Amino acid sequence: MTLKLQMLGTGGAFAKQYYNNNALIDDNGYTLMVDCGITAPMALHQLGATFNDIDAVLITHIHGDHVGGLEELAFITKLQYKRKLPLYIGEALVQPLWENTLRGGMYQEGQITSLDDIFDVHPLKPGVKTDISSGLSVELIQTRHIPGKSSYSLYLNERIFYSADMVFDPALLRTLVQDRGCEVILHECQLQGPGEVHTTLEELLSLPENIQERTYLMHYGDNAKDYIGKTGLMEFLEQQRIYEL
Ligand SMILES: Nc1ccn([C@@H]2O[C@@H]3COP(=O)(O)O[C@H]3[C@H]2O)c(=O)n1
Ligand SMILES: [Zn+2]
Ligand SMILES: [Zn+2]
Repeated sequence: MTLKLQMLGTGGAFAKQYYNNNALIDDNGYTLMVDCGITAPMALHQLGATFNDIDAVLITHIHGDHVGGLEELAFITKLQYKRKLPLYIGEALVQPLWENTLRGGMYQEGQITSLDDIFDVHPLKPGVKTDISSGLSVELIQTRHIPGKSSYSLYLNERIFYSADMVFDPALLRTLVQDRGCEVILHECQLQGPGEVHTTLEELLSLPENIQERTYLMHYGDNAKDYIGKTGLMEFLEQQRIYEL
């Protein structure tokens, strides 16, 4: 079952040449938005699409470049399209997403007093495969990003790994490729500096060739063009380009 991937943006949190690293995954016309950052509404508009073209949204963690556009998405779908989008999210993030991210701007006595008033919430347990549509399943894998904050990578259709934001975890990547049939790795990539909360290009270049050759890079800085030809067997994902996976 092939999926279509279109990155709304491929930039790191504070990139200015690229939109936030958020994705559209299409399963035969069913569209899942993975993360909805500050720039996601504009990136969607640039594609000539609206939130009404989205069938569900999945959140990997609650940094602004991954949830900063959710208030607009929620208000527009509720007030303009009279819809409650399905929201797929790690169960540990349900409460902090409402209390720490959306409540301030969205709370309205008697109208909007909980996440359930704006989304059809589907809490996900890590390690449990969940069918999102007829040809799209997701398994959350808890990965390390910011100490003390929950963050999840995705395993899609038991063959596509989507890192979201995470520090380098070569053992996980090896296990996915050697033991779980992982065919494609979509991996964040910090081009410079130590990998304190992200995975660096230097770390990814230390991976064996059989992993690099199936790895595509995303969530990168504005200077990505300086690294073309310097990413081993790995390629940069281009924002807005449609990939068949
Ligand atoms: N301990 C931290 C926490 C955050 N950050 C920066 O803030 C960004 C939040 O979005 P991100 O995409 O996870 O990238 C994080 C770091 O740039 C960081 O560099 N160190
Ligand atoms: Zn990020
Ligand atoms: Zn993050």
